[in-house]
Amino acid sequence: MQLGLGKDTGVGKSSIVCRFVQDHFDHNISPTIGASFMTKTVPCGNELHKFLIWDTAGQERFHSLAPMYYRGSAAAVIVYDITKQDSFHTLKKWVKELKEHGPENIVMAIAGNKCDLSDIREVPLKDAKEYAESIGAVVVETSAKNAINIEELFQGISRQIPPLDPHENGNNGTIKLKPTSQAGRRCC
Ligand SMILES: Nc1nc2c(ncn2[C@@H]2O[C@H](COP(=O)(O)OP(=O)(O)OP(=O)(O)O)[C@@H](O)[C@H]2O)c(=O)[nH]1
Repeated sequence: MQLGLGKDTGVGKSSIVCRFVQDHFDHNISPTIGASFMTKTVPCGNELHKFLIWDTAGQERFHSLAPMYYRGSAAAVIVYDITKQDSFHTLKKWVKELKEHGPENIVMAIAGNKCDLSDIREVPLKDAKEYAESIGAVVVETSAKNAINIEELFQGISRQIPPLDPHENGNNGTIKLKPTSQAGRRCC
């Protein structure tokens, strides 16, 4: 399934992808320019799910590029930093944009990242849960640094996306691979 990761600078989007795909954390990671793309295939029950992930740049100057990535996506992970209230406000703006301009049935997942820094938290988990519930989104607090809830975030998304009709010739780039190597098309 194709995913878009958005959307405030420095909240840890690239670090979440890096932890998920490579199980690695880089303290000196550079800000994303434009967007970067990574894939990961994970077992899910008796199937393999392939994630096609666009990690979009959070800097305001790249804002106008975002629709190119979320338009074809089955799901969007919108990330905020639990230590920065402003990032939670920005997240709400992105949810609004996705609702107005994103694919009709896009699955939205909210990640409150940097939960290893909960002693300087500005955003209570309760607020994030209430907001997520109000928009029908999955929410989880993550730490890319300490590898907390990263797998759970992507598994949660995977569970929300309905299987594609194997006869459907979708164009969203997502493939659900069977272990038998029969490929069925799926989402995105
Ligand atoms: N403590 C802590 N720091 C983190 C965590 N995730 C990312 N960081 C740090 O936060 C900074 C920004 O991380 P990035 O992954 O580049 O953030 P981004 O949202 O992709 O930023 P842009 O590319 O500018 O949009 C880096 O210094 C990371 O090392 C985390 O879970 N905990």
